[in-house]
Amino acid sequence: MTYTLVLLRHGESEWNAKNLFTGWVDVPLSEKGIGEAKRGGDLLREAGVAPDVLHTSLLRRAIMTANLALDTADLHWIPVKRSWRLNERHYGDLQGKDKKQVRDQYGEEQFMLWRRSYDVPPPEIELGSEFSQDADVRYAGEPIPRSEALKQVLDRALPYWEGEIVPDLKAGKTVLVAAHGNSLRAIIKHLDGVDDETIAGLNVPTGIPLVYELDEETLQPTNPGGTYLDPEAAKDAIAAVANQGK
Ligand SMILES: O=C(O)[C@@H](CO)OP(=O)(O)O
Repeated sequence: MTYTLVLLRHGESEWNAKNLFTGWVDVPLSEKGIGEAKRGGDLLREAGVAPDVLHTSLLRRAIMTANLALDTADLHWIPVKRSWRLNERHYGDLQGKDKKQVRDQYGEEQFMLWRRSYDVPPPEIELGSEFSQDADVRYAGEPIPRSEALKQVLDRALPYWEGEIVPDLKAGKTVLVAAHGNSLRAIIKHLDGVDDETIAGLNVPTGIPLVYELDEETLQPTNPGGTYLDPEAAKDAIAAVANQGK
């Protein structure tokens, strides 16, 4: 027997469309992103994949994507749990900055180290600055970061994976995780055992459900890498994410 896990990156956000580093800044979906989220719901329904429970970050682009997708699939009523541990990677002082400008200013190598390396975090954000979340009540009492590399994202996502998501899977529930490019990369790294170098080249497209079947004993994927419900669209969208900032 296998357990079914669906990973869904939010639809395009207004800042994705503007090519800005976003991280924990709580921006809305763009019109295109709203369409992608609904299409994600169509794909779930057409594939006969019906989540029993939803896990999201605390950011509206993931929350709205899940709501729109589940509404489209007539599953708007399923229970939901949310956690900052599924938030996008905190992009530190890069939050709010234009990706192309950062690339032009610091060069391709530094840009890619900050953007995709496993363990080089961007410079820390100044507390109290425009795009800092230090005064945001939703994170009160939590050990919130001032910048994160993927490694720190994995470190804070894993306790949530083990403590909240795995128990739902082991109860036989089909689990939908609606989250972000980098928090999903962290989960994928863990699931597929991707090494620290290879993960740099892995990108997650917006709004296309990625379905994993996990062995009930080991929780290892029986379909390594998962299965995108629209593989053709995923291929193009992955290339678009990889090319951001160029
Ligand atoms: O800006 C961000 O928060 C992320 C995801 O949109 O961007 P990137 O793909 O560059 O990690």
